Amino acid sequence: MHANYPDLKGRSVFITGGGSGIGAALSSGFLAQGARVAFVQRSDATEFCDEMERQHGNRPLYLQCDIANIAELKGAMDKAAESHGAITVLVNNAANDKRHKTEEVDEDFWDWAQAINLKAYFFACQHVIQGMRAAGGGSIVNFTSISYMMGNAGYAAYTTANSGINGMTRSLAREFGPDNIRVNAIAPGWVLTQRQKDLWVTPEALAAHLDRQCLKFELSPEDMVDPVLFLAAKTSRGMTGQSLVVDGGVVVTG
Ligand SMILES: NC(=O)C1=CN([C@@H]2O[C@H](COP(=O)(O)OP(=O)(O)OC[C@H]3O[C@@H](n4cnc5c(N)ncnc54)[C@H](O)[C@@H]3O)[C@@H](O)[C@H]2O)C=CC1
Ligand SMILES: O=C(O)C(=O)C[C@H](O)C(=O)CO
Repeated sequence: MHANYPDLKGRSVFITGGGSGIGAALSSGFLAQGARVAFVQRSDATEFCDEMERQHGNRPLYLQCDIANIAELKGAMDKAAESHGAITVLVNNAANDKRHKTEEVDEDFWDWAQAINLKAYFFACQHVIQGMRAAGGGSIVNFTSISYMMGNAGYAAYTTANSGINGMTRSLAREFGPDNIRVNAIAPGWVLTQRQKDLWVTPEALAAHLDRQCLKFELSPEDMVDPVLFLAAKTSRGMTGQSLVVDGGVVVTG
């Protein structure tokens, strides 16, 4: 059960990667507010949309798209705006935290990682500005991660992008503040999505992580929903250029 934000009702919301993991919880959270939600991902999301319609009586618009292809991404955003009106909430959520050894990274892998984890974020922000300005303002929420603050090894291409997202967020907040466009980031801790469980969670790694968390419960995608709704809604109208950390209070040492 989430807080109610009346100004989100009817808003045109665009979410990257909105059909699984944290993104699916966000789509559901915005639909429950009565927002008009469009989302992109690569794989088919018909079943998810059916389920959302059953749950909320509000069907999201699914647009198949690889965000690494900027022309495709812009095309999907245009379709969302045609169906729902100018996008006034953009959530840059899709990412890929594929693990890798630094010595094995070649230029193709580096470019792939930055294309998904950073380049798509910038161009989605760029593409939404004109419509938000014409609508009198908007809110952009960029997902980053505490990964780079923890100084974790094993995914330097990803942590580089996460760090870059914060710099980008602050610069865009400054540039578009006069247009009443707010740009904030959200930095989750370890959120136990099915993908994390399948790929990276081991009992030892989880125990070590929980040891570093002040709060001793495992974060779930649902824990990200209210912070994002808050950043999207007028409740946070005085807040821009910030990175909201939602990590259960991880103590960063070293
Ligand atoms: N799960 C976690 O522990 C943490 C997640 N985050 C951040 O939260 C956000 C969401 O993460 P999760 O839900 O865990 O990820 P996920 O991998 O479970 O879901 C990502 C979504 O993005 C979509 N996606 C990935 N690559 C795409 C592409 N090239 N084109 C279109 N769609 C694509 C996927 O289909 C999926 O719907 C990401 O920005 C991630 O960096 C940050 C810290 C921790
Ligand atoms: O994908 C991420 O970002 C994370 O999973 C960040 C986590 O806090 C993590 O990597 C814990 O080891």
